[in-house]
Amino acid sequence: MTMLQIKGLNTYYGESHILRDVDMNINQGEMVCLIGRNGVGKTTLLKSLIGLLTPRRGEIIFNGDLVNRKQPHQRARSGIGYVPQGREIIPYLTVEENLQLGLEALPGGLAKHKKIDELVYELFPVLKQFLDRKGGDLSGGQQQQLAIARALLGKPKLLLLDEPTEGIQPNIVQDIESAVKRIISETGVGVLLVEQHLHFVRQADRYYAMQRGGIVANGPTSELSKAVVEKFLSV
Ligand SMILES: Nc1ncnc2c1ncn2[C@@H]1O[C@H](COP(=O)(O)OP(=O)(O)OP(=O)(O)O)[C@@H](O)[C@H]1O
Repeated sequence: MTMLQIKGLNTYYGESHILRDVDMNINQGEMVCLIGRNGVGKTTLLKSLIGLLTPRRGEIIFNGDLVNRKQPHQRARSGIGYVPQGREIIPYLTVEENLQLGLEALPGGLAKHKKIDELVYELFPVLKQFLDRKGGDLSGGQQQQLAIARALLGKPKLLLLDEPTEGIQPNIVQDIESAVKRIISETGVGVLLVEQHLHFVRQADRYYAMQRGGIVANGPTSELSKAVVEKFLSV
């Protein structure tokens, strides 16, 4: 079943035309990867999906509803979860308080929901160990795990991950990759992943390649050729 349908999407920063006629589909439980060099518009697409940017033309249909005009908090509560590039952990809040922020995305928000789902501690045991530590005192890899856990607590149906392995030690990259796969198999969430690590890209079912704000290639990752990889991945 198609969960997300993007049709003819065009997004601008002022008069700079960034996204050009983007079409994309993501099915329930599917992992889709968006690849492309720096500055082609990948983050702009994710921000358009969550409502931080308003597309000038085109449609974003999520679970049958046109969401173009919905506010970011409405999209979060309808099931679009987001892990931003750079993680955006609140440094002066504890790990537990950062996790609680994720509960805000649930209908009724923090007022109605207090319980942290044990799944996040199973996925990322280090978070349970460091519950009272300040977010800013965690390593980059631990902050990334916290950011994914926080998004997961909003019980998303679609999880958008913007370069989750950027600037992270190789041993933690593997942990994050395994956690994302486990999240998909245990919760049935669909994932749109922006990623540069080829090994992680290959874990996705399908890929879309972006160049100058447009989708220029797509297909199953099993058919990702060396030429495509060299053209669209910078590492
Ligand atoms: N706030 C902004 N105002 C104006 N232009 C912007 C703004 N943010 C990004 N851009 C421009 O939009 C284009 C697309 O940027 P975007 O961040 O979406 O690229 P990206 O593919 O995610 O790259 P990266 O991997 O470097 O994050 C770039 O040319 C960038 O300079």
